[in-house]
Amino acid sequence: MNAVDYLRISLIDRCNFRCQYCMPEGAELDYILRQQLLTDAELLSLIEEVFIPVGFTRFRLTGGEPLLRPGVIEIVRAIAAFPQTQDLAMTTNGFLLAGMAQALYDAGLRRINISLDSLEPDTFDQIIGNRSRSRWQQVWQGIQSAYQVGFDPLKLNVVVIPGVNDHEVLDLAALTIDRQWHVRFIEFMPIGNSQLFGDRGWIASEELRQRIRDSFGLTESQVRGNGPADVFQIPGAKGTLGFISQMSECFCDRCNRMRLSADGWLRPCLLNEGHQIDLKTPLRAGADMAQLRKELRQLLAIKPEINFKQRESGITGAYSRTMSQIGG
Ligand SMILES: Nc1nc2c(ncn2[C@@H]2O[C@H](COP(=O)(O)OP(=O)(O)OP(=O)(O)O)[C@@H](O)[C@H]2O)c(=O)[nH]1
Ligand SMILES: C[S@@+](CC[C@H](N)C(=O)[O-])C[C@H]1O[C@@H](n2cnc3c(N)ncnc32)[C@H](O)[C@@H]1O
Ligand code: SF4
Ligand code: SF4
Repeated sequence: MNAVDYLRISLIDRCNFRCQYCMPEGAELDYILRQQLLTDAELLSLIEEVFIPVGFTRFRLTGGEPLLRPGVIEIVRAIAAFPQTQDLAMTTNGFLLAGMAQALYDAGLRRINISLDSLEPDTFDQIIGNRSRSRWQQVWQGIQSAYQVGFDPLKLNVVVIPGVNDHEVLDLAALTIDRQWHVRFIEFMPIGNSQLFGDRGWIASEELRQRIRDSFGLTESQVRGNGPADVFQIPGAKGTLGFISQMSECFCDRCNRMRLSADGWLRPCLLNEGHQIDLKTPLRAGADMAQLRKELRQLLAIKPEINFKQRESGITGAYSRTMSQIGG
């Protein structure tokens, strides 16, 4: 059985983008009320007194957009300072990154994954639901800043949507030839916008790999990470290519993670809504941390049975929380 030692922490459910596949315009989202958000102190004591003692050592900050969380730099500093922290990373849309990259690095963040679905400003704006001045340039600047500051590995996440950005796969892959970046293609999942998913569907990673193989060649490779990506490389390239294939392949047997939402719900599996536990309510009621550790250990013991198994019957899309609320 895989060690489960990786916690994805959603810092906030709000976002400054409205990506079509995640928070489509017009979707009614119930944002978490401020008083329902875990405070910094609550989050840090859950990490220090519940998750770390039970064996968690790898943490990823996500959202919504984690850079919108007030005090995010201090949260990074505090988690990085726990002696047991072996890896601390963030997933961000990069829009606010240029002005924050240095401070995040100085606070102890070392790894960053940035979403970039297109190299074409118009397509990018269409995907992120932006109708005003293009936001592409500012995100690109954020990526450059992160690279200059020294984030390593620096990964770019691309959700591939047929007919929207799949024509850019070769151009995005080519970014890795002379840059030490790691571009990952993610199969579109029907969480968040099942209508777009129904209209467009998804493209299997192997098909993308074949396109890339035909143009550039492709060999197996490696890059540091804790996630489900299969890693390849264009021969001679400085960076790598990752493929996250939740629709076409099953990586649940190597699942090593749980998720904590911004309002304190612990979710043992992204694609199975069952068995979530509310940590905030007992924490606020003054529960003994030993009791919360016991509940977490019990959840870990049954996680293999909770891990997603309905792949053969398809991922339904009938989820009550969107990716922005879960953290991806
Ligand atoms: N089905 C499934 N998809 C996941 C899981 N974790 C991550 N993903 C997918 O992978 C995407 C990218 O994840 P990231 O936030 O960049 O993190 P990661 O790939 O785990 O990170 P690394 O540690 O850098 O490998 C997510 O948005 C999801 O689409 C998971 O546990 N299950
Ligand atoms: C929910 S976002 C949160 C972090 C940050 N706002 C960002 O976009 O990087 C985390 C990841 O989930 C991915 N994601 C969101 N909705 C998805 C979907 N329906 N299918 C596959 N990946 C999705 C995004 O592309 C992003 O890489
Ligand atoms: S994918 Fe990230 S940037 Fe896009 S809407 Fe969702 S949370 Fe925001
Ligand atoms: S779908 Fe669930 S079991 Fe599978 S890798 Fe993701 S979180 Fe783990």
